[in-house]
Amino acid sequence: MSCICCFGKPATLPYVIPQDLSLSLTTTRRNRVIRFIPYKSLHYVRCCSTDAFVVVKDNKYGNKQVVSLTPMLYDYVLSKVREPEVLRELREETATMRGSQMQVSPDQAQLLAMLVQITGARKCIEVGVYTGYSSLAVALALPESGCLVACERDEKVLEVARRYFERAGVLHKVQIKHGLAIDTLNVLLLNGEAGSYDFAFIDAEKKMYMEYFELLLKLVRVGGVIVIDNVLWHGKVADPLVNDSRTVSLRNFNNAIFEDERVSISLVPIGDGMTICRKL
Ligand SMILES: C[S@@+](CC[C@H](N)C(=O)[O-])C[C@H]1O[C@@H](n2cnc3c(N)ncnc32)[C@H](O)[C@@H]1O
Repeated sequence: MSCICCFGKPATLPYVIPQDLSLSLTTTRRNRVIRFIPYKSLHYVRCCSTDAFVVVKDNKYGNKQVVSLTPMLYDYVLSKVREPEVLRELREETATMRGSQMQVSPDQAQLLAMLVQITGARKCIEVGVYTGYSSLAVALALPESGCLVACERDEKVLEVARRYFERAGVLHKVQIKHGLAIDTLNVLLLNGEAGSYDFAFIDAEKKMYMEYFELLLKLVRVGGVIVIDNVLWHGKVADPLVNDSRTVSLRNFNNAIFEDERVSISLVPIGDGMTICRKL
């Protein structure tokens, strides 16, 4: 069975273990450091042979079961992803490149494609293309007449993306915009394209998320969807002891979106965390 490390972004979130159990559990798990965060209202049990911790009783929110993804369970999830051949080839080529951990995971790409299909999207925008894995997943899901505006500042990675758009037969659906994403989004607005997009995906500079979001909210129609990646930021957003600038930016962004009455929201713990927003 293949290892999760082969699939890019981290699959597991930090384990949360009650303080009174921490001593007996600190030495578990093969060569991996587990950070224990005291959280007294939660009670956990270990799931038979799977290593997944399951919340069995939660004084604050009521009884429920929430499974943490383990490598074994994530392998299982990936075994149920229908990844098109051309996406698999792109993922494998990108795996040898610098920054390959930035690529969305196959299960995330499948969710993006599903959202494009559910919303019947025809006009999409992606902010942060890299070698094109998520863009290609979106372009493949679009109808023949559909269009994806793909914003990326790095010309070198765009060469790979363009090659795969061509190989997949979707290059005619993709408008590649080389440059700073903010500039591209402002030009689209100046061109009178406000309210004309159905779907947007944000996956570029984390400190700029609020600016991207504000511009995309203007570009997307009512009922349109904006998806934002990395909202859990390797679990750091939940840890009050972590206060580096990117973590703080993402935490502030998450707080702002939570309060934002212009959108309905759902934070999905897939990959590094994705928030799905629907413009009201
Ligand atoms: C996380 S990666 C995108 C990964 C991509 N969604 C995928 O699944 O392969 C972020 C990308 O955003 C690009 N980027 C960062 N800041 C940018 C900006 N201000 N304007 C345009 N692109 C930017 C980076 O060059 C990088 O390729």
